[in-house]
Formats: sequence, C-alpha cells, structure tokens
Amino acid sequence: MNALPAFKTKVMPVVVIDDAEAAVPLAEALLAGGIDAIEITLRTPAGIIAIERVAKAVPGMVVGAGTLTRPEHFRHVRDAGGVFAVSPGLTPALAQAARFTGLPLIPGTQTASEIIAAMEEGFGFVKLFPANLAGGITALKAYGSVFGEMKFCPTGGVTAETLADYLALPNVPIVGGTWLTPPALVKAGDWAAITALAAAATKAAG
Ligand SMILES: O=C(O)C(=O)C[C@H](O)[C@H](O)COP(=O)(O)O
Repeated sequence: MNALPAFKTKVMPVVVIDDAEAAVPLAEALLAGGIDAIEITLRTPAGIIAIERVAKAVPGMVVGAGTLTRPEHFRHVRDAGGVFAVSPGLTPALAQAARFTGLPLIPGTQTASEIIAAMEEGFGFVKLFPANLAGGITALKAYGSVFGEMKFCPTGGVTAETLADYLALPNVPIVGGTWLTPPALVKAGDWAAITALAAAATKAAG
C-alpha cells in the first residue's frame, strides 16, 4: 500500500472542525506544541475546506483526513491537498480507492479477521478502533504475538493519561484521539490552551 508521508509526532490529533476559519490557527497551535501531523475528519462539511487551508497555509503540518467511509472521499481529500487518509474500517472498495488515488490509508480494524483482511490488501499499519472497545492494551499485546509485522495506531478512548502505556508497546508507533482539540477550546479560539495540551502530549509520548 502507498507509503505514509514522514512526520515526527507519536500523537495524532483527530479533529472535528465546525468552522473552517479555525483550521489554520488550530494547526499552528498544535505545531507550536510539537505536533506535526493532523487528521481532520470529514464528519463536518467544513472538514474538506479545513484540509485545503491547512495544506496551503501551514507548511510544517502534515495534513490528512479522517472518517473516510466512501470511495469518492479519497479523490476529494487528494484534490484538497490532504496527504494521507484514515478510515474507521476497511472494505475492498476503500482499499481500491486508496490505491487508485495514491493516497496512503490507515484503515480501522478491530478483530483478528479484520487485521488479516487488511494484510491481504497490503497494509502493514492499521488503526485499532475503537481501541478501548477492541480490548485496548490487552488486545494489542495479543495481536502483537500473532501478527508480528503489523503496527497499530490505537484510537478511540486514548487519553493524556493512557497514551504513554500504549506507546510503550512495540507494535504501537503512534496513538490518536480527540482529547487534544476539545470543541470548547476550538470554539473559544483558545490556541494557547491547545498548544499546552499538545506540548503535554508530546512530552508524555517521549
Ligand atoms: O472518525 C474517524 O475516522 C476517527 O478517527 C474516529 C476517532 O478515532 C475517534 O472518534 C477518536 O475517539 P476519541 O479520541 O475517544 O474521541
């Protein structure tokens, strides 16, 4: 599958944007806290515009899209300047769209069969989603013993308190979550508070 772009962060903010105006200052605030990759979800209409703005205006930020659930989303994201994609699950049609557009995809998995299906599509790096419901650290340890080559990005229920325990696992290079960009802080434009959350997560990630 298409290789992911390079970035340094081990903590991926999953962002739900209601107002595209917030996208650039939000991305700059995260960058100031040491986070150089962002997943902006397509859950809101502003998502795709936000991706376009961050891709144009924040050169240090690697911008991707989340919540891709339909094949046509891949073209929209690529055309907006997004450089990677994250989906909550995986179907053959989504894998084909990723290949067709050349957009690297981190597909969501939860069970052994879903991990095997992702391997069959050529993925070596998947999301464990929702990580807390899928068994969290216990599941990742068990999957580590049977899927030695597979790496995971646990997302869903990961917090500032648990991120270091996840990252201590050899098959977890990165974690993701929404806790870095609380909607109330985004709405209030409290970028300093978001930089502080990002800096704390960067420190905890080591
Ligand atoms: O929509 C997607 O594609 C996603 O990536 C879903 C997110 O991973 C979770 O919504 C994060 O969950 P929390 O951090 O517990 O809020």
